Amino acid sequence: MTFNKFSLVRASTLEALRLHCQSLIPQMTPDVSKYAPGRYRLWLFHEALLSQNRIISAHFDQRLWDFCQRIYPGSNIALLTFGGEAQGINSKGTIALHRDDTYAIERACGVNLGTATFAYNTERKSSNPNASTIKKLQLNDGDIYSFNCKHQHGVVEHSAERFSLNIWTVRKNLDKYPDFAFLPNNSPVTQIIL
Ligand SMILES: O=C(O)CCC(=O)C(=O)O
Ligand SMILES: [Fe+2]
Repeated sequence: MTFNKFSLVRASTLEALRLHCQSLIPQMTPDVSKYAPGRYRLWLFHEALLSQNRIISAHFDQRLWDFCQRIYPGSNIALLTFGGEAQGINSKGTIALHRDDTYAIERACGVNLGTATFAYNTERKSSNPNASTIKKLQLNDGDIYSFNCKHQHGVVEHSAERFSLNIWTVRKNLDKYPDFAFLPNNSPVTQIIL
């Protein structure tokens, strides 16, 4: 599995999706990830509380849920991030090279609104930030892509007012990671993944 642009948001959907993402900016909060200082983001469907080894329910949005299911059937956790200045926030949308956490299976998908330069290490084991296997990929408005989130990846630069929607699937065999537990609640999403 490598980085693969496999689809494009339909032109007729693109502006509606951007408006919808803009409407969620007031619900965004500053990231706690050390890789993305200054980034505002909103967890969708579930939130991985990495420091507490827990996955809890998060903002549920039927429209984005349906959209994510079409892109990545079976996915159940997503992160909407913003880079730019809008509605009183100034958010840095870049993120340093990293691997996504244990809770997620390898396949991740992304939707890019705006433009960005995505860095992706085609070599899984490599952790050298200067490795020749780190490819710089241009993301265009509406690009939909998949990649192996256990390979180092990051966002080097982006246009003003860029959104990214990252979509993951929580591992089924979380018993391999005994510290992880779903908090009981009645959200339909949690029922699906339980
Ligand atoms: O902004 C992006 O496109 C990538 C974000 C990312 O890799 C992450 O939040 O884990
Ligand atoms: Fe990531």
